[in-house]
Amino acid sequence: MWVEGKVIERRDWNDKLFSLFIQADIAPFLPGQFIKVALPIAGKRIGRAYSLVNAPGSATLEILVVAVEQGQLSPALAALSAGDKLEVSARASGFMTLVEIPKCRDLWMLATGTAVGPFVSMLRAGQLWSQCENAVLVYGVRYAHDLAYIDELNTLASQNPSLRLMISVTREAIPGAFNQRITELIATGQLEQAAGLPINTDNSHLVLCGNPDMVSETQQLLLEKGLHKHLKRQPGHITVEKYW
Ligand SMILES: Cc1cc2nc3c(=O)[nH]c(=O)nc-3n(C[C@H](O)[C@H](O)[C@H](O)COP(=O)(O)OP(=O)(O)OC[C@H]3O[C@@H](n4cnc5c(N)ncnc54)[C@H](O)[C@@H]3O)c2cc1C
Repeated sequence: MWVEGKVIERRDWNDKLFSLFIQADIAPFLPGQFIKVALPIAGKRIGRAYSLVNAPGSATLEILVVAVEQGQLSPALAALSAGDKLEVSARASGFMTLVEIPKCRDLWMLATGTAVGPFVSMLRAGQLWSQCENAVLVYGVRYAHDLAYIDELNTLASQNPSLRLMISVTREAIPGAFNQRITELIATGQLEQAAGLPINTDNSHLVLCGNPDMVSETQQLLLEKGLHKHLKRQPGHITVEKYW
């Protein structure tokens, strides 16, 4: 079921990456879930999934979107401004939530690009601190200008020593960030070393979100380390959500 939504604000992070703030009356959701957003394009309703970035209870919904070249919906979303209407699913969906993720000592949140959004929602909501002792957010992008929400994340990490923020910028070298892909950082042990936390079956749960290659390759590396995919009927250490 769809409800009407209205864009009330947008924030541009670069010429392709933006956040939309949307007023829409949807059912309560859990941090980590996504809504579907749709626009009529050439006489058809084109809808796609977007993770919610806001914490539950906030007055407006917030999504982080990258305009994909030749994409059907995202360039049309990029053309919206305050006052424009769109359709929003009446309910959010998805199992990448703290309700589904088992309690653990160290929660690793690995995101590429716009997939940082659901983790920002979890951090804003704060309830992950009843779930784990340490949280590591690993945020991989191509260029420094792709780092949406970076000031807010740096502030959160500076206020809370239990949150470690690891940035990976693959196509340019910037101070304080890794210059390699997340998969390489895991394979070489650099992430564990930088976080001061080992990745193992006793202490770790890893949530992988975003680019399907990152998700598949990282999952394979973790399986080789002896970790298992988390299933309802068989608890494990790896939760995944692929964006395409
Ligand atoms: C559970 C889930 C949550 C998602 N959350 C978000 C989100 O928060 N923000 C967001 O921008 N997208 C998100 N996506 C992707 C989104 O649903 C659309 O696929 C994306 O906006 C492209 O739609 P389109 O119609 O413009 O492109 P299409 O014509 O459908 O083309 C799809 C192609 O676009 C590329 N692509 C899709 N998503 C991305 C992306 N995020 N970054 C880079 N390339 C991409 C891939 O090459 C893919 O094959 C999510 C997808 C899923 C399944």
